[in-house]
Amino acid sequence: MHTQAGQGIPVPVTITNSTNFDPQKTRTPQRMKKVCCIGAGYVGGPTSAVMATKNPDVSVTVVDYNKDRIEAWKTNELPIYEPDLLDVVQHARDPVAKRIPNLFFSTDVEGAIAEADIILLSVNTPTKSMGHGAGQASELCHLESAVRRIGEVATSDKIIVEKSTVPCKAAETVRDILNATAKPGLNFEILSNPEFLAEGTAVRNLLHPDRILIGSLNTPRGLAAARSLADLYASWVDRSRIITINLYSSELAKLAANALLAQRISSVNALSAMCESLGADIDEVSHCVGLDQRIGPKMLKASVGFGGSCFRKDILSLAYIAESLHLPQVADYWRSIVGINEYQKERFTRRIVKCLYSSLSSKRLAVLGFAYKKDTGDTRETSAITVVNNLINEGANVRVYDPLVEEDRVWEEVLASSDRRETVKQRLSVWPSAYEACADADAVIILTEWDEFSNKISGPGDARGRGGDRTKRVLDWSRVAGLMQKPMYVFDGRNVLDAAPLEKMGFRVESIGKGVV
Ligand SMILES: NC(=O)c1ccc[n+]([C@@H]2O[C@H](COP(=O)([O-])OP(=O)(O)OC[C@H]3O[C@@H](n4cnc5c(N)ncnc54)[C@H](O)[C@@H]3O)[C@@H](O)[C@H]2O)c1
Ligand SMILES: O=c1ccn([C@@H]2O[C@H](COP(=O)(O)OP(=O)(O)O[C@H]3O[C@H](CO)[C@@H](O)[C@H](O)[C@H]3O)[C@@H](O)[C@H]2O)c(=O)[nH]1
Repeated sequence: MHTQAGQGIPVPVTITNSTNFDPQKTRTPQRMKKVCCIGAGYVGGPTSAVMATKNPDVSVTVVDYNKDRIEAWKTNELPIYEPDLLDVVQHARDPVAKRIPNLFFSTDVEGAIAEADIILLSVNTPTKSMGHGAGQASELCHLESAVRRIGEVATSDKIIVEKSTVPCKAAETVRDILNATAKPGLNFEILSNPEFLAEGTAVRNLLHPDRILIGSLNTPRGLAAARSLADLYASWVDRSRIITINLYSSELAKLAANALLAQRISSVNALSAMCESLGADIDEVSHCVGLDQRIGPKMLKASVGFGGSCFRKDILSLAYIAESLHLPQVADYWRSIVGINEYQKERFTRRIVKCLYSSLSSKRLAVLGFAYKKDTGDTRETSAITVVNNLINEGANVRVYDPLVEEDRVWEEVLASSDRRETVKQRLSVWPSAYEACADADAVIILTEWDEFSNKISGPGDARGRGGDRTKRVLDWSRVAGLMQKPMYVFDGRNVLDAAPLEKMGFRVESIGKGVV
């Protein structure tokens, strides 16, 4: 088996003779250059849209075997919510004036592969759920299937780009599959070009990236392929931000970046537990620490725990790689970041139980926010799944509201991670507004930092929460006060509230990392 670092013997690099590949050539003048992106998800869709918008002379086709997803990308009801994404998609997909369309969505995976000069692999790489490495290693079956398809279909040279987050040395797996499946005489150059966008800010991150990493083999063909991809990015990214490096450094740098970002959050969350016992304020501590230019202010916000499809899986993947390299102490170090994250969710639940007189039996709890962060409808690995299940297991009736997450999604997530499905069905409900969720509630629990819930932000939307952009509403906390049972507890899992004005209204506000002495 030839998958993860340290697990197999590296396969020798085979570069077959090419008849029509010219390493000096960075553009194809005769015809429009063609890019195919396999995977129309959170990475593939936005990345392709920005690439197409910024390269009107390049044709970009996004393919996926998920027909519903592809059909949605062709409409104005995109399958994912990202601020400003529709504008970018429309710019290249349905252009006006002299521009011709150069962004396409299709289920014809084979056709797009056959035509493409450059293929972006943007398929999902979740944590393995079964077999060797289950619960830790990355599942590469989607990547493998996409690469096999390339090998079977290709009749011309291709540059294959790993945009998916992959374990180190995955490029060797890709090369091995291509060597085994492709027609002789074709040349495939494999590049690592990890994506660093964060959901909710994807368009901004793609338009103004901190850096673009392009990892390649240090061979003439490898470097030429890297130049070819760099030219696409150079249409909108300053060349000084496009870093060409060793293939495996690039793969590892992606996992390392996520591990370091998550490590900051776990460090702050660990400190938040200390603050609660010491009477210190974690927001003040984070602010002071972040003023040190060597540390900086970002990713230091205490919370009920990080979620999202990436941090947990990428840290576990990194730890698994360390383990397979016989570095158990290193693996334990990385895993402890995930350990603190789990602890934070449990700790938050325990605090709720303690404040509500040590029993949640038949209490009504309004949960505001289910997405793993604001400005996305994504619920993958959201802390809300654990907290909601914990509250239900304590006997509470949980009433969820989120401005973007669909009701079905909440049900699927909570049921999928519960071993008491019948109890969930009796005790969970999902509501179309915060006010309905808060009716007769014994406590309000904020699990996502939506601006709507904050009393620090006066948003541009309708203050009563009617109509308009659902992400622009502002909650009227005095109205919430009129709806709730007494005493009125608010558990702020995101520290989005200014407690003083709410306490004047009679709320008891419990924030993460703030003085419980
Ligand atoms: N979501 C993020 O914010 C983010 C950011 C940076 C990197 N990443 C990484 O990018 C990769 C993709 O993440 P995502 O969130 O876009 O995933 P996603 O699940 O939203 O999208 C992946 C898509 O790939 C499709 N797919 C899988 N196998 C396929 C195949 N063989 N042929 C055609 N289509 C196929 C799936 O149907 C799905 O629509 C992952 O490796 C992830 O770790 C994600
Ligand atoms: O100070 C902070 C910052 C974030 N979070 C939480 O951490 C999680 C992840 O947030 P964020 O990193 O903003 O979003 P992601 O979309 O998961 O993006 C991360 O994961 C992506 C996938 O690999 C990478 O591309 C990005 O660079 C990386 O930031 C969310 O639950 C946040 O609420 C905190 O609790 N405190």
